[in-house]
Amino acid sequence: MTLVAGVDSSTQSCKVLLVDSDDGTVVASGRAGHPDGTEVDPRAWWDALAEAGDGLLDRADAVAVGGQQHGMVVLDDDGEVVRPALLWNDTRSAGAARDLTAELGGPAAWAEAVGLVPVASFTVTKLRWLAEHEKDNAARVRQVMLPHDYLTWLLAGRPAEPVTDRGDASGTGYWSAATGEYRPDLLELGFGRTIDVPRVATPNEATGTTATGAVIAPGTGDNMGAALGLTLEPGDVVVSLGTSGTAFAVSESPVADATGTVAGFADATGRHLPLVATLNAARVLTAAATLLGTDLAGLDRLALAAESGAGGLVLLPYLDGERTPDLPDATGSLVNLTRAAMTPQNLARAAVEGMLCGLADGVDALAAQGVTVRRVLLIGGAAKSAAVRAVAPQVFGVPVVVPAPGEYVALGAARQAAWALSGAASPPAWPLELETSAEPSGDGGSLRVRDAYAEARTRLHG
Ligand SMILES: Nc1ncnc2c1ncn2[C@@H]1O[C@H](COP(=O)(O)OP(=O)(O)O)[C@@H](O)[C@H]1O
Ligand SMILES: O=C(CO)[C@@H](O)[C@H](O)COP(=O)(O)O
Repeated sequence: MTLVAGVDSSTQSCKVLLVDSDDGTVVASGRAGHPDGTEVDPRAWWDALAEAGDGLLDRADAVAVGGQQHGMVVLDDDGEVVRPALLWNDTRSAGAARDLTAELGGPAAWAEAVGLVPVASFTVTKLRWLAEHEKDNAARVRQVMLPHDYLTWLLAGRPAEPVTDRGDASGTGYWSAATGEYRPDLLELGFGRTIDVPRVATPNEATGTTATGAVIAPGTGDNMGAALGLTLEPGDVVVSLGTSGTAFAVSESPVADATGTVAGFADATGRHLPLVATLNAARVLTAAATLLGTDLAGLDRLALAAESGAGGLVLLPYLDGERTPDLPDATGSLVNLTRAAMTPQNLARAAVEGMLCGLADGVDALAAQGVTVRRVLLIGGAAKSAAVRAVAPQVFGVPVVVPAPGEYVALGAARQAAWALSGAASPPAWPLELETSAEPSGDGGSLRVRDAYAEARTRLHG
């Protein structure tokens, strides 16, 4: 049996899968937590990878790392970390995003140049923030990497030429998925001077070897990793409910959405990955459970005991600010409180419905860019929630499929590792097992919930 390892270094934790490269069967797994917060010392991710991969990585013939997108890892001349990485959900660079958008001539110019319009998540805005606010640190920066690039570089023993891949490069704001090339002019616009960036490897390239001799594949961003792990078909839209909420699909052609709602990312196979991201997903449920003095299972029970529509209550779940819609300084709101509606059951239901309505708006935005939406595949930590599974078909209005429980980002990374090891033209065909499938009820409940959410959002945020 040939074993390959896939890593998901995501916001809250590092997960490692050891997988049979013939059929994708997971033979062993490990997990370790990441520090909380929106700026994190990248060396903590390396420690977490060592802990999660202990006894696994050394058994693999190939390895790849999937990682949270966009995080700014800045290194000095000696390859040492200059300051803690600013993560995708750190909103301090919102002003920089506005400035950069204006400086290039507006949103359409950015969408045309790199397939996305700057918001605080994207790396180029974090570089601008650093250049403006920490001049001493900025002066020491020799190169910038993404979280998965940094871990891949350390696995390879810090080679002179670090690598990244199309998928993660497409979330920087200085690499174009449409042309497949860096835009050094935009990197310089962001940071004020040129710095080194990793080489973009081909999707199935063997880029190096680990200390134990395993082949290292390019790795990718976590959403691209999930797309690879799920073997998507036309009409499939993935909704991932982790720390972030994301909605995405694989497409043959690049997307340039001048509204900035859909980011025109690349995928990990040479195609494209139009994606909408929200800052508030699984943690909305943990926060609601805490507020109600219960745990996630208790929140599920409460939400399932309420009627669809939560008695009119609507939660706009912008607890950590928001990226889609672009409201970095927003806070959450609970609206339409009446004495009759104000029950723990309705509040739990409103949390689930509010989180999902934000993602349903994202699915609509994908459709507006030409993505066919036949079914939604629900993944990420909060896809385990019984209430989420029950409410999702009503909110999305299309069949919702939940794949068998698994770490699909790490599985996609393992699939990429197997692909690089095989040298084949396409990734190995691994079967996808589904756990549940549910149809929308068709009684108009979806429209009522979505309309109430849209009305509250427009009333409060325009
Ligand atoms: N049964 C559940 N119901 C709701 N949320 C859950 C459940 N199990 C896990 N989660 C949440 O999933 C999140 C972790 O999901 P994950 O996809 O691993 O996140 P990330 O990739 O952002 O680190 C945590 O916030 C956790 O509370
Ligand atoms: O910013 C994005 C996508 O553009 C996020 O999806 C990050 O990639 C983090 O993902 P999770 O850790 O929440 O899975």
